[in-house]
Amino acid sequence: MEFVKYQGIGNDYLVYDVIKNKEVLTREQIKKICDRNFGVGADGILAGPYLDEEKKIRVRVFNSDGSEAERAGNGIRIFARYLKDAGYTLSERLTLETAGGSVKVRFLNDDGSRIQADMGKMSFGEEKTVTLGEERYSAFIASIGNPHCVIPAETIDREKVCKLGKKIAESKMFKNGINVMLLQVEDKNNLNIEIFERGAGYILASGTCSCAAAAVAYKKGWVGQDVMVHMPGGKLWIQIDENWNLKMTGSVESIGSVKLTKEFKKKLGF
Ligand SMILES: N[C@H](CCC[C@H](N)C(=O)O)C(=O)O
Repeated sequence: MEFVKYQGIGNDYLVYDVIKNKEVLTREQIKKICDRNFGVGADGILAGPYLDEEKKIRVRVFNSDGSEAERAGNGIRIFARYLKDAGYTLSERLTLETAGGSVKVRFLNDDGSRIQADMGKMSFGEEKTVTLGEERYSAFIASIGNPHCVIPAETIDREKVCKLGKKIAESKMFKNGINVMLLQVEDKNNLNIEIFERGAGYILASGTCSCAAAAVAYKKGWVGQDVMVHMPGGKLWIQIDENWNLKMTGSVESIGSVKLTKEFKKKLGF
């Protein structure tokens, strides 16, 4: 059983090639594999390629707690890079199917280290209010296949986003859970975010969270349609068109292959 590890601006995933590996992974096994101390360690697992009757390529996105997400932005870019590296595709462009819809991907350079994903249309929910101690925050809900809670704040940091993220997760305000981020506007073209992801907790970067933050800031008139989103792991370039379709561009880097030992496979129950 083998995985290939990549990271997109510090958001790391294990690719599980379902054609080369026969075992089907359970939620519990995914959680154990993603554990950073007792397992391989990753923000999640990308399983595919699943080829459907129309030869479309599907990928399934799993968070490190084993839950399945409708889609991922860095995750999709990483999986496309894997398909290129593994020789499944020679083309500059491809379309990937996810539970949250299709994503068009384009390699911007020969080695596939810079990838653009056309993430589709952002939709918006109603504004909510969240509190943390004495502080009250407005929270803006946005979805691009998966749900996001964008909380603008003067100052943003890991501690605050983790406290808010945990409180929102425990409050059951959102029955399917939600990705939470703090948003700090730098200027008309630059945003900073800190992220507490559904199913993964605090992470260094997130593609879909970058899209949600940029779209909310644009809708509020705080930034233009061309935004650089800065995160602890790096930056993603987000472009928003007049129909709220978003493109995301950024780097993807390979790390290496990981072959599980018999001992760890036994621990997983294989
Ligand atoms: N945790 C997210 C999925 C991963 C999103 C992020 N890592 C990305 O690559 O965009 C969710 O449950 O909706």
